[in-house]
Amino acid sequence: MNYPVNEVFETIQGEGSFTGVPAIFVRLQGCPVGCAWCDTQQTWEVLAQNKVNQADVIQVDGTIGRWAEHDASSLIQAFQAKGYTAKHIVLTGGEPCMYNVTDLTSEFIAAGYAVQIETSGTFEVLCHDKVFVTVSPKVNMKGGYEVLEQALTRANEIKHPIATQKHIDELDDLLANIDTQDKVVCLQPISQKTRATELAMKTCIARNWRLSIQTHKYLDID
Ligand SMILES: C[S@@+](CC[C@H](N)C(=O)[O-])C[C@H]1O[C@@H](n2cnc3c(N)ncnc32)[C@H](O)[C@@H]1O
Ligand SMILES: Nc1nc2[nH]cc(C(=O)O)c2c(=O)[nH]1
Ligand code: SF4
Ligand SMILES: [Mg+2]
Repeated sequence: MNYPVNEVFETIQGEGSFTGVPAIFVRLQGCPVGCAWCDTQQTWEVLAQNKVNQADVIQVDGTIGRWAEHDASSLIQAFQAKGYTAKHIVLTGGEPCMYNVTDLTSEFIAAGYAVQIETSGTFEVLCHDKVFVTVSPKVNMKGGYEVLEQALTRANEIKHPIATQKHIDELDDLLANIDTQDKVVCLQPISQKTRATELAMKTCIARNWRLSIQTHKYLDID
């Protein structure tokens, strides 16, 4: 199956439980959710006029909304051609779960990679059972509560973006019906804001949750 890919690059995972792990990022094009503070607004629209060749999205800056069709084998070939050594693939976007990524994730796993998905919980998560799923819930956004509940139940990690106490209250409401015993719960300050970071730290200590900061932004790497 083909998927629209905005960019592929090798870096260090900057967020969540795998912070510090060398990773190959595959960023899919397309997201209908529309978070005001989104880091990757260039991925929202899949426009026919922005379609490019497969090579044009490999290890190039994807900060414009161009995309190319790739499947698992063309991606794995590209990783090998570029000499990537990371064994951890992060499938992000855009919103990767707009697409059924069972094919893609199964082939990556069959090729020996560990796979993580970054998703907003606004679409049902359809992927291989061994994928580590990070849900960064987008409350009151597209998808509705039933879909979000499926995504949160599947999640290995719940990484909530926060700026104010209201966002923490929303997370409390979401977690009321979810068994989080085997899940990592973390708070991620939005856009490195000082007040958000202080609130996240204070709340993580009080609740024994984890802090996720976007370390790649502090390091100024991709
Ligand atoms: C760009 S999103 C793509 C994957 C998916 N659409 C999602 O929202 O999870 C990847 C991660 O970045 C987070 N994120 C996006 N913009 C951010 C910002 N300005 N500050 C902090 N986190 C942000 C999202 O919440 C998510 O955890
Ligand atoms: N280094 C690095 N870590 C990340 N973790 C999640 C990212 C994302 O955009 O989904 C991201 C990203 O863009 N870069
Ligand atoms: S769901 Fe993810 S990609 Fe989509 S707008 Fe929100 S943060 Fe950006
Ligand atoms: Mg980035």
